[in-house]
Amino acid sequence: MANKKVRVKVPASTANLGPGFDTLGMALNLYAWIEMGAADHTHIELYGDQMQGIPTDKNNLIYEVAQMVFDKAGVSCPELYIAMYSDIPLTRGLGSSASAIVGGLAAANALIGSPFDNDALFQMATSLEKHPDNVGASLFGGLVVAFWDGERAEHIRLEPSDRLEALVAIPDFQLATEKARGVLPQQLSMKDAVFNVGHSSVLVAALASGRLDMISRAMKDALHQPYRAALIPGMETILRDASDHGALGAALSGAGPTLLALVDSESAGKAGLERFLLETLGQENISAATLWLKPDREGTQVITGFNESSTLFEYIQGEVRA
Ligand SMILES: Nc1ncnc2c1ncn2[C@@H]1O[C@H](COP(=O)(O)OP(=O)(O)O)[C@@H](O)[C@H]1O
Ligand SMILES: N[C@@H](CCOP(=O)(O)O)C(=O)O
Repeated sequence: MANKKVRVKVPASTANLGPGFDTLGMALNLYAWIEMGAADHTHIELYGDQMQGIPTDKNNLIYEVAQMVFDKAGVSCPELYIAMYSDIPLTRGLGSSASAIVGGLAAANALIGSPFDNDALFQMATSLEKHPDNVGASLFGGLVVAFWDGERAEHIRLEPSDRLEALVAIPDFQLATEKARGVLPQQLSMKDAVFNVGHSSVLVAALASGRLDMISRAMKDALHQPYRAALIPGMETILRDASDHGALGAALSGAGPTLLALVDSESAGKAGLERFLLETLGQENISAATLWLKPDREGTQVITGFNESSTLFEYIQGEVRA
């Protein structure tokens, strides 16, 4: 083992941004931290309100992805100490599974002296998650435009505008990505395909060039949101009217149920937008928590120079206070 104990910090992500289904993702400043070390017997500690139901044995996703890295590197490390603290809500469309996968891969790689570069980690993460949007954003930070052909994933990272902010409304129910993918059709009309290619292309160009004025018209989708709407009451109204309440545009975050509104930080009327989201969901008897977030620009960070005698929890408290 090249290192005794490693720590990584991984951002949450919002995928699709409307029309960019499975291809567009943005990292958000909401984080999970993972600590990993070799041990005599496997021992997994989970901290934070978001960790209920996550296995603490060798069935844990982070343990499994770490073993994948060791196998690929030809290293044996069957027993691991893993600690994780996360502020990323589970199964809500903010990329918790992608963060766990990317964080587990990055921590395991750092533990054995980083034989793999970020592109190799991206390939592994995409083949596990089966779409590159969340894992790309969590790994590289910023905005990531990507595709996966089943063998290789390619990506381009874009720097988000300084003025871009995100308001998320996180409903109080879970929606597994698998279930929200299960309602999608097997085939699309040529008209809808052309609609999405056009909107996604203009959205990426608008985000890349800082044309925030174009976002509301470009952030429209005919590929997944219409089919998922029945799973998230209130979503159609929010997507249709958020721009009238001060948003640049709105979308289902990932596979949902979280709703995302992009906002120009220089615009007024933020409280009105928040009220609109909560009231619209409230009319459907859905309570939700709102968070104002910024794009994360760093992606996954391997933390160096930390005091090994401090616990992960103590370290995070220090970081949040700093
Ligand atoms: N820290 C973690 N450790 C282990 N498994 C995790 C962790 N975070 C997420 N997962 C797994 O990912 C699932 C959620 O993934 P998914 O349905 O894609 O929703 P999300 O939008 O949050 O990524 C959880 O039910 C759990 O199985
Ligand atoms: N492109 C995927 C994104 C799923 O994101 P998640 O955060 O809900 O896991 C999809 O739309 O299915």
